[in-house]
Amino acid sequence: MSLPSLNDTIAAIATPPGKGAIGVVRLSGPQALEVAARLWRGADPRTLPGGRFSYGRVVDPETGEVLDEGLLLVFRAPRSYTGQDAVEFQVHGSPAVLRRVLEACLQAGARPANPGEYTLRAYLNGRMDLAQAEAVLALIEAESDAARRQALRGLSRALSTKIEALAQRLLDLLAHIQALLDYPEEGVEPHEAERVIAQVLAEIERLLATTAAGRVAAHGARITLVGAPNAGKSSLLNALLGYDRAIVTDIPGTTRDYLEAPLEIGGVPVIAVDTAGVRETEDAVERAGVERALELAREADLILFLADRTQPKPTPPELPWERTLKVATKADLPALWEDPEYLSVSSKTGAGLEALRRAIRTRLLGGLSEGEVWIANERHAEALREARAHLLEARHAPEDLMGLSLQAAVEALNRILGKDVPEEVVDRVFRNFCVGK
Ligand SMILES: Nc1nc2c(c(=O)[nH]1)N(C=O)[C@@H](CNc1ccc(C(=O)N[C@@H](CCC(=O)O)C(=O)O)cc1)CN2
Ligand SMILES: Nc1nc2c(ncn2[C@@H]2O[C@H](COP(=O)(O)OP(=O)(O)OP(=O)(O)O)[C@@H](O)[C@H]2O)c(=O)[nH]1
Ligand SMILES: [Mg+2]
Repeated sequence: MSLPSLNDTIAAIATPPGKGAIGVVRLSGPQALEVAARLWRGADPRTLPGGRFSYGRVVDPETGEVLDEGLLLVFRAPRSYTGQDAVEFQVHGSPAVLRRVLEACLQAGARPANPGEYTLRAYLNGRMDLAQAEAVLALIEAESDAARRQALRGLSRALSTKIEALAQRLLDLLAHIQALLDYPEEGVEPHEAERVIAQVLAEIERLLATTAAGRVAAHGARITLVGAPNAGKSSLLNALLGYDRAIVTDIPGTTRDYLEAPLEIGGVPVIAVDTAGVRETEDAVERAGVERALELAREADLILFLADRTQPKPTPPELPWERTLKVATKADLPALWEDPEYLSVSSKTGAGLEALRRAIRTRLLGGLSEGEVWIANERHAEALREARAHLLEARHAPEDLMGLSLQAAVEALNRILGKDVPEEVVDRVFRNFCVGK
């Protein structure tokens, strides 16, 4: 495996497949302006300044046939996304047009770009670090506002800056230790090393503590509704969705199989799962449904345990309570019991639903505050865990060995930024990109 050359001029359709108002074909590489000149009838891209548009026509470089009219945009190295000379053809968003414009670029001397190759070039040219490149991918994949916000923070180097600062503190400590080894008469300060390591460890722990919430914000969560028959699970699912997805009747045991519905709660993408009411039963089908409900509860990121306030307070089934929110239903009717641990809601009037949404969001995202850096990427979490292990080693090592552990911790942190990473790691990151990005 080896990374592709930066010297080829690459071409790709940058807009998604299908019809759209506008479609973009782009070129990047040392020959981008020359290649563009062969298929452009308008202002000469070779003499246009960077950042300037030209209105004109794209032609087949061999026959001169007009393929479309559109705009051409010139970027001059290093002031472009990739850091190379680059050209965009902004044409009509028609698959037939885009295919021909791409073919014209290839005829004129470009080669087709590999998936992620534009962003790979940006990375290899030092326009962004590896964590930023991953943030570009996360941004394109973002399907919720929480995911978008988190990716944008990565793109603006919020994580990168933090990691750099941690690595720098360890490097300063390393230099200090080295100086003490070389000039022992200068006097040793053993507490200094301990203090710095403890502080960096605390920061790493804090970042690692955000991984569960970070993953939920980026990829969404599964929320399973469980409770006795007639507790109001299906009604609550419908109320959260805003339409009647599940069947609701006053007959206990209405829901037999489980049912999933996607929705967004407080900016977090969620799959809500309605299940069969949990009770002892002789009915084989119902029993299978009950078993499945408990299984789905165990797999869920969050469980809503529903209890009907108009009925005697139920004995709850065995549930992982640290992942469970207790909900008292039918708040519009007179209650037989009260319990401050339960959130009261009415699916009929909507009372309490907003508070429930907020509680769900808080539970899923933990105490994460808006401006904070979260870890949603498993590669980053892995590197942080490795850095932590080396720092724990360093803490109890004699000074001569401490240096080695600190060095290893710095290397683990740097890997997040893509410094000194093996090619297959880079390759694995960019393999997930689409063509044209
Ligand atoms: N038409 C178009 N829209 C796009 C992109 C693109 O490539 N083309 N992008 C691609 O993903 C994103 C924007 N990212 C970009 C990042 C840097 C530069 C760039 O040319 N930077 C230069 C010049 C900056 C300036 O003129 O101030 C630089 O940083 O030096 C362009 C796009 C989203 N929108
Ligand atoms: N007044 C009132 N009635 C409700 C409310 N929520 C549910 N109900 C009624 O309670 C009964 C049972 O509701 P469902 O949503 O089907 O209960 P379930 O928990 O899904 O029941 P199973 O599917 O049998 O396990 C229905 O008659 C609903 O109309 C509520 O907030 N207020
Ligand atoms: Mg039901």
